[in-house]
Amino acid sequence: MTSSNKSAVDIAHVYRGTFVHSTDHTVVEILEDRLLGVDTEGKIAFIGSGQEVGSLSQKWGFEALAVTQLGQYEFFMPGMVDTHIHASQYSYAGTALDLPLLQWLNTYTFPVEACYKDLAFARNVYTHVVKRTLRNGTTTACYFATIHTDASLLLGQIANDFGQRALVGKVCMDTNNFVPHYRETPDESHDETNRFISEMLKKKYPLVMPVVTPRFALSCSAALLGHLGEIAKNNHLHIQSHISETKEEVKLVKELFPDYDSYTDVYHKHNLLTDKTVMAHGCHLTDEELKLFREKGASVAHCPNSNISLCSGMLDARRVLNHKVKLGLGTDVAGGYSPSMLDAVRRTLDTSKALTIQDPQYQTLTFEEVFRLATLGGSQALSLDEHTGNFQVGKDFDALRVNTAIAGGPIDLINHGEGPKVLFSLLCSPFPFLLSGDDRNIAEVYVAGKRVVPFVETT
Ligand SMILES: Nc1nc2[nH]cnc2c(=O)[nH]1
Ligand SMILES: [Zn+2]
Repeated sequence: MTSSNKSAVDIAHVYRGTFVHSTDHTVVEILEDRLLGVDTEGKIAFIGSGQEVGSLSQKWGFEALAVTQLGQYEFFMPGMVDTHIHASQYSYAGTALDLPLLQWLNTYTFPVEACYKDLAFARNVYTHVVKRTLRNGTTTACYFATIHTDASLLLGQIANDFGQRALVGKVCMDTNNFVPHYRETPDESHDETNRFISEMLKKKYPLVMPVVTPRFALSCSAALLGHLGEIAKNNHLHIQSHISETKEEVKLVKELFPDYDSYTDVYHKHNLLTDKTVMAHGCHLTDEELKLFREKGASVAHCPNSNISLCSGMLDARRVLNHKVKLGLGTDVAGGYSPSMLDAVRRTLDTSKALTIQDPQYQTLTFEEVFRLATLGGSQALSLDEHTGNFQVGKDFDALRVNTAIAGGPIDLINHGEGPKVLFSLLCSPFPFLLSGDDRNIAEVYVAGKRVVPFVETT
């Protein structure tokens, strides 16, 4: 930024205004009139008071005049983390939610996923899903692709090209009696997973990583689960799958794997339950299973839109938190009809309130807790919290510049005059955005310090 830099690191950008984030100790911290500096590597170099702009500019070697000043109704919040989304199902999001899970998979999902053999089709859908999620504030996404290695690699390339932080999984499944052309043999699945991982790692993408992805126990033989556990262990990789989404699924897993203590034990005995594992749903997990999650450091992706849309169940998020199991939020497109994490926030609150209606003693999740789940909680669930999740010095600057009062947007900021002052101060907080806002309020999105929204149009 200037040649008179006095610190060891070079500062690329400095922002002044309100920053809202969660920490390990505070569910939501609203930091007013702060100055945040981002270095040339995209990391947060410092956070100080806006009043100290003079001394900070000398210490860090930036021009005070080059500071980007946020407007009165603007704030930065951490980018949101979608811990579970099927990129391949984006093509039919918002349709076909009239069947329970297993019939839904056989009738709609597997036939659609089979289309990703066609790379042109894959490129089109994957470009749309990466752009749509980024525009809606998802700076980190944990994606399921399909069984097709080349199309899954393409998803990684597209996420990298648009600057999204992503875990990308080539789906593994060797059992499928309904759509037999959409499955692999255990050897194919093993070999193609190895090819997927080595090709992806060869690319050296800074923000995109492979994740070992057994679809779920009903789609995988014990032999395949064993292969995948081995691959994840040998390469220290992330793992994602589904667990205990519906009661019918739990019952079938019990029948298929009678020698295991539980559904969780099936994954555990195949080395698939680690501190880099994220399991979607978990609506019907027992306390014993949650204890095993906690012991292994595995996490749950709460996907409330999908759970309600497919009538799968209602996750008791409070119980998961009480077990000290890491918890993030997921859209689970297309079981969930919305690709927006703002929707996941709202459906999480709705589910918690529905549980409260059933039991008035229930400890409803607060706004603040759900904000944390969508940001820091998600980064912890994906074991990426060293890099992202909040505005801690040393982490990457993954952020949304939110303008609550954007012209033509969905929120009207109305002063109540003599009405309760607290209401107006709440209107200027992140909460109207979380509940009533949409992508029009997200003026800019940053991942690792780079502005990725608005998109740079290339013609
Ligand atoms: N919601 C959902 N659950 C699954 N369980 C196994 N596969 C899937 C899937 O694609 N979506
Ligand atoms: Zn899913």
